[in-house]
Amino acid sequence: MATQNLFLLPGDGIGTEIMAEVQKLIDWLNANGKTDFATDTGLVGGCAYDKHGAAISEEDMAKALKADAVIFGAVGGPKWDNVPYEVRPEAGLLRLRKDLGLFANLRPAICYPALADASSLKRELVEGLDILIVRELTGGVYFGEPKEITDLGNGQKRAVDTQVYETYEIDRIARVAFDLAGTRSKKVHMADKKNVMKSGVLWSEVVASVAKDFPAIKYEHILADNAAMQLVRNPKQFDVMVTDNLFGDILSDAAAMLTGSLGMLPSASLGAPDAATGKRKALYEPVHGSAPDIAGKGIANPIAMIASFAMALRYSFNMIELADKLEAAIAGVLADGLRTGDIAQDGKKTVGTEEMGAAILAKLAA
Ligand SMILES: NC(=O)c1ccc[n+]([C@@H]2O[C@H](COP(=O)([O-])OP(=O)(O)OC[C@H]3O[C@@H](n4cnc5c(N)ncnc54)[C@H](O)[C@@H]3O)[C@@H](O)[C@H]2O)c1
Ligand SMILES: CC(C)[C@H](C(=O)O)[C@@H](O)C(=O)O
Ligand SMILES: [Mg+2]
Repeated sequence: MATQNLFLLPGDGIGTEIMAEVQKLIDWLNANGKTDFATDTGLVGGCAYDKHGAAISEEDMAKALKADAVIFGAVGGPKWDNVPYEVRPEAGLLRLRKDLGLFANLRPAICYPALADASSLKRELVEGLDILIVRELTGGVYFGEPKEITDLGNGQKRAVDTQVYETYEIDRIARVAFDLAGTRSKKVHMADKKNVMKSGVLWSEVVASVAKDFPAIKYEHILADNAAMQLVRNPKQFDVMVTDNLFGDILSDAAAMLTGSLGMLPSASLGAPDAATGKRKALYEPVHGSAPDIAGKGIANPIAMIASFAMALRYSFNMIELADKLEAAIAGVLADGLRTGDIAQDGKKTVGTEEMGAAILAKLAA
């Protein structure tokens, strides 16, 4: 078995607590001959700023670029609210996405059967829910220039963020969505605001043209505000939803609550396959943040992090059987009634991060 290099970036807040559970899984998989992962750990976010004055050091960026996959926890927190914008914790994550070329962000929102009653919606609306949000991750208003605040000198300031998309960026993310829809229930929605945004007009044109190359897939355009409403009204009408960087960020947090908690949603951020080797750069992270309100208490739900690691097994290492088993282990502990506080139903006993991680590992090992 060839050694695969994982670069772990736990980050801040609950990032370190949930990454510890992934580290235990990696140690067990290696010790039992299931994988041969070599791991290295770096700093990103506020902890990197405290040590290096930057949201990620050049040395750790180089390690991320070289790794077979990056496993990322979460960054940010009130401690760094007043650091300069360029070196705020989130800048480390954005730089990783941009410099690794991770344009395709897959955010599956799956409602595990045992959690249908933990959802923000009624059981019948979410039972069996399986939506895949495909978020464009390296373009749009996150990166467009100019991006600035100027002093107008009359006690007023002017802030500008710029939404920029070029045809190739929309085309390639749309193809990822249609390809994935081909392996699922063959339906793609694309959400934009073509009624007010020029970039939306281009998204509509390009995605409709890509759709013609996939005649077996049903394609529908939807305005992003309506998509948000439909997600909480009748989520099961969606299968794959492709959208831009900002709408994808917002719609995926909304989708998370359909599954029970933000602590349930994993993600994979993928680059284009290398022309020579076919390998993609990749980073795997939960959709949630550093959860400062519960950090340090040992009560964070590690499932989004562990399920992100399962996505790494699936997408970076083609270990499909192991990924399936790990996801089944998550479903299994939930079916057994184990709950962290965020997914607890009335009156049920809750467990902490370590206990949940250990139970998932025990199920995997059984
Ligand atoms: N990928 C990332 O690193 C990432 C993502 C989102 C937000 N952030 C950053 O995190 C910081 C806090 O942001 P926020 O509070 O808006 O969002 P958040 O996702 O950290 O937390 C939102 C709410 O969800 C809860 N929550 C989140 N993850 C949970 C888990 N695993 N288990 C149990 N409960 C969980 C939190 O306790 C909180 O009440 C900010 O600095 C933000 O920029 C980072
Ligand atoms: C932390 C922040 C930069 C990030 C984003 O906005 O993309 C987060 O909210 C996410 O969903 O990954
Ligand atoms: Mg977000």
